[in-house]
Amino acid sequence: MTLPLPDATLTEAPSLPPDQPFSFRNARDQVRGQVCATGPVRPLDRAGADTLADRVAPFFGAARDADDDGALIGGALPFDKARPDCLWQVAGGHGAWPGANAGGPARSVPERRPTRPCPQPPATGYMDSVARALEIMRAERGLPDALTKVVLARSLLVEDRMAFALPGLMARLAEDPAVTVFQVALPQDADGSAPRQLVGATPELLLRKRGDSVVSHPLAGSARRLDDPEADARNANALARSEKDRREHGLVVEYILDMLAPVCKRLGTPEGTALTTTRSMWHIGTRIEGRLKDPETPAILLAAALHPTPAVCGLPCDRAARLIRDLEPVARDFYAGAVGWCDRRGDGDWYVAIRCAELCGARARLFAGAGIVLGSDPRAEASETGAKFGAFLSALGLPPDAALSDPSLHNQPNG
Ligand SMILES: C=C(O[C@@H]1C=C(C(=O)O)C=C[C@H]1O)C(=O)O
Repeated sequence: MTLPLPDATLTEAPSLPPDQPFSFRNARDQVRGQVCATGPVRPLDRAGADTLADRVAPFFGAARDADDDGALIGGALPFDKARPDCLWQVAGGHGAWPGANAGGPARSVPERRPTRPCPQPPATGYMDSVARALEIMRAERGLPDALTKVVLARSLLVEDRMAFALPGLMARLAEDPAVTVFQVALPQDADGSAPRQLVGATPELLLRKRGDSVVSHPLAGSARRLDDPEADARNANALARSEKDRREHGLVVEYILDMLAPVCKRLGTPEGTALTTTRSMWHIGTRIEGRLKDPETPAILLAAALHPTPAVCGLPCDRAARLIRDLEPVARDFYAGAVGWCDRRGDGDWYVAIRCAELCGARARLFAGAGIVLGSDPRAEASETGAKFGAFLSALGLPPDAALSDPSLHNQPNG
């Protein structure tokens, strides 16, 4: 059973707005690839996605009066859309990049190394959950409303002696040009503990909107990158040919196309499906492009409608979400939610909040998940999640394979 999250009213921040409510950096986007909130900052009332349109309406209403003044709304939507989001209204997006003042040429090597990460659940517990999900899928095969995919995650707790330094961490995450590095200030716990931040380096675009153009680039189906170029290429080829991974990917693309179809006058996948890569992972990806019927629809509402896609939840969505709640021992909170920003015209970028951690002082809780479909192997899925921790672990100064050294991942394949 998932540990319940504290009541939202108890965690509501009584404190001042943070200096740096959110920032995003994507090295490949030359136009709006760096958006760093700049003040004054106002928190939006926190509530679930069902009231989001009403809560953001005054922000967009002011657009007509202010004639596009550069103000932004940005932050994080939680994995569970019924739970309160964390959004900030700010004056603009041209603030300072938090990673810029990390200093020093050797950014890849942090000054100190934290302790070994503690897996929650351990790899064996994760494999048991995958096996349980597969049992359900096998029992329901062919039935209406059968569970066809569920994305199961596990977490690593990393503790240090002193609070993690955000600038160095973000600078190291940004060394991979294939990802979007982000930081969102989360509401502070009522007990006055250190401020919480969601920090990560996501490879996955949930939704980009510019005028009437929308783009989504779902990823699903993954393999670990390897140092040896031949072995790395073999891994990539095996992924590209894997029927299980292509099926797992197809479910996500179909879902997003179905969700966008009613709001688009044109929609398609002009580039088809292809392998994409970060420094640590191969993924199967499909770029989806559309033209909106109503170009005024704000990116934040489109992103909230799309989320959670089967890249992070499963199918059918509500059944998968329930199973995630039952099988994952640590509540996701903002992991596998959506992070992004939106301007007064409704343009904006929203990303899937993966390859990330919640930082609170000297504690970092990392999350990684993998899509489970019929044909998945519990040990392989545990290894895949282990590999997905790699980029964040090295940015913390830990070996990237620290979550792969669990002995249970190296036994004979289990059935
Ligand atoms: C859930 C995560 O990643 C998602 C799951 C993937 C998969 O199952 O292959 C691939 C990319 C992401 O959509 C994660 O990194 O935590």
